[in-house]
Amino acid sequence: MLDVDITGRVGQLDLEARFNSRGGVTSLFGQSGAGKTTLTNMIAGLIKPLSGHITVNGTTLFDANKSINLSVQARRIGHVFQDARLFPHLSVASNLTYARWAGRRPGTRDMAEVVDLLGLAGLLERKPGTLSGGERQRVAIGRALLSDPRLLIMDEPLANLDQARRNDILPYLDRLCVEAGIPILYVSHSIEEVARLSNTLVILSDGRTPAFGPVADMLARTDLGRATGRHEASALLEGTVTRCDPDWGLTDVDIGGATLQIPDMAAVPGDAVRLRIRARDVALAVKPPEGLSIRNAFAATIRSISSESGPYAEILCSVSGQVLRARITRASVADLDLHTGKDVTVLIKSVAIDRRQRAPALSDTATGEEFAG
Ligand SMILES: Nc1ncnc2c1ncn2[C@@H]1O[C@H](COP(=O)(O)OP(=O)(O)OP(=O)(O)O)[C@@H](O)[C@H]1O
Repeated sequence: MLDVDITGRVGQLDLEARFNSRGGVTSLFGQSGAGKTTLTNMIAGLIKPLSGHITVNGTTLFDANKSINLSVQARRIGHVFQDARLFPHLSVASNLTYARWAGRRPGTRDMAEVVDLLGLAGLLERKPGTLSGGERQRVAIGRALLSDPRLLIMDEPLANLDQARRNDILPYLDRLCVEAGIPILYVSHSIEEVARLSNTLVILSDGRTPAFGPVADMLARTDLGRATGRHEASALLEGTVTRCDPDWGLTDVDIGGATLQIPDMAAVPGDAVRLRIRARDVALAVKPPEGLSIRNAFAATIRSISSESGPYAEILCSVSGQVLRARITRASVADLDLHTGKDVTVLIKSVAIDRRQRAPALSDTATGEEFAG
């Protein structure tokens, strides 16, 4: 449980942040300069807020009214930065155990468990200079976990990595987010990472938190387009793998009544998966089409149509109890006489599905309460 309600000022930035989540992974998402690092520095105890409180799992780290302001050490927050900040002269093994030498409390977490979780077994004797950027970040995350943190803050841990290295490390983050057993505050300006990893999404914009809530609900909100980025507008579908067909290289995912077919998905039957589907990759038809190459076509009902003045309209559809988002031209909305409540067929190009997604263990972690910004 993470409960933050603070104000503060750094340079020209007035910060006013209010959000809470029930644990799991809470992502702090915002453009460059929005105040993400300033906010995490306040939570970590590096900058003192002017007012308010910060509570993690029932422990008050800061409360202006009660004059509580725990030191950085007493807060027990593991911090992973963009650059791994490892000790270059120490081996990976020594970097991992550094927190213990430095007189921090002995971790309750077993070293072997962390080595396994982050795939570090083959790296233990090497020095940081011989590791790839992704490997260094995995060691930094391991070191933070072994310091027995109450909260793990990850401040854009993939920002300095190229796409290939990001793809290497993301499966480890998937596992970490599901298995770490401690709350994680994940800072990012990549909606792809946020959609993949988080339970709760907090939007930070100009030092304010205009909205927060379960990640699927937040991505479905068309009023947050400016903050979350229209081009990347998407929706999340949660499902379970039911079948893998090696002959055609297709995986069936049941999303609660309907089945999506996804190519080359690294999953086995029974796996819980999270699929991010971009609004621009979804088309609508007013009757079931025939003779199409698109394999994923489902019955859906229109829930809402945004009224924008540009050429495009954002449409939310209910599919098997979940929400899908489509971005089509306003001209098509008029031509097809689309309106709220109308039954349609949604068409999703199979190849458009982001196939490495895995669902974190918690699916509903925020209280859902929001503040107008
Ligand atoms: N110590 C400081 N003195 C003056 N201004 C500061 C200070 N720290 C941050 N700022 C300003 O506050 C704003 C928010 O900075 P911050 O680093 O928190 O943003 P961010 O969202 O983390 O950005 P990025 O994604 O680029 O790292 C910026 O305009 C920055 O210049």
